Amino acid sequence: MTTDVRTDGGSAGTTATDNGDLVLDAAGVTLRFGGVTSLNNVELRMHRGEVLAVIGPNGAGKTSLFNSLTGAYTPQEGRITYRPSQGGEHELLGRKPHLVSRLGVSRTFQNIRLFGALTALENVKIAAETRLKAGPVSIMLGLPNARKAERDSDRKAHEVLSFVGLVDKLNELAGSLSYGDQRRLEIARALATDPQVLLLDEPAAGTNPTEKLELEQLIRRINRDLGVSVLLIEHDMRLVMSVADRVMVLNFGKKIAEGTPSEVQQNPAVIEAYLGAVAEEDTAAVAETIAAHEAAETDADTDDTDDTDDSAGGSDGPGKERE
Ligand SMILES: Nc1ncnc2c1ncn2[C@@H]1O[C@H](COP(=O)(O)OP(=O)(O)OP(=O)(O)O)[C@@H](O)[C@H]1O
Repeated sequence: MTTDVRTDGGSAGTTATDNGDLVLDAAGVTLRFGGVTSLNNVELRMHRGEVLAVIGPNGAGKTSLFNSLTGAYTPQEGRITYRPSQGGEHELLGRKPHLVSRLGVSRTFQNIRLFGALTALENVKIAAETRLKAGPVSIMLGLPNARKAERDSDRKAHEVLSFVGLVDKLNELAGSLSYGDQRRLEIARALATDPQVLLLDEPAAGTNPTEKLELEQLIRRINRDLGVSVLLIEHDMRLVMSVADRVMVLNFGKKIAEGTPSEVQQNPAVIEAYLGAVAEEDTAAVAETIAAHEAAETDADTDDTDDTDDSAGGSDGPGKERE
């Protein structure tokens, strides 16, 4: 095991990256729903310009963490400090989602949340308008600043749709786009707010292998070309291991490990957490296989009863019981 992988949720051992420029710095984040503790004293230190992945089995607390960072949930304890590149500090804990977004922290959702009956362009323009200055009165009266705001949001929407590769589909209804395109449109919408931190919640879910590769390239370009720090929740380990600079691992609401992709892959606590999950999936898969096998045997038995040729049904030999 390499030395600088931390296997707890606290502030153990200083690592080379600990002193870097932190864009998000959360500590002691604890979120409870009745008797369920979905986040337990979680620490997150995200360096400006990095791609940080959050992984963990189902129910580990990944989406709860995203919801806490973006104002959808208010944890009972902890602090979440955001430091934009222009200086200053903002406490995000308890802040309303639209205000978090306005500060420069935007997100996509695990379940796509587009306006299906609006075009791709309209979906992105709505997001772009949230960062413009014109108020409802100047828009209603068609004042010059409102017309400028409209032109600006239009230009911004074209720009980001072109960046994500959807400019040729800007007049198509969001609901009629392929799943992969809808995922890209969600990313475009988040980019239209000019974020410094982009949170992607399972962006590869439901996409095909080609779309996954395109997504991988898009995440790299967002990070490298736009200089956006990316926080990524993803179950597709190939994607995570290929795009993430660092990975933090949650299990049962606690951070159990953090390090480079290759470091966490070898971490015994991570292997155990995932093997547990795999074992559960295996149980379901085995149950399905047994059910299918039994159904096939029932069919075969029915066929055997009708068969007059003794040799046809006798491969098990006389008197041998089927298992
Ligand atoms: N709004 C809520 N009300 C009650 N319990 C919640 C709520 N949101 C999350 N939880 C609970 O918190 C725990 C963590 O859930 P969360 O959705 O954050 O996990 P996850 O790691 O994102 O899972 P998945 O990979 O399946 O999306 C779960 O036990 C979940 O039932």
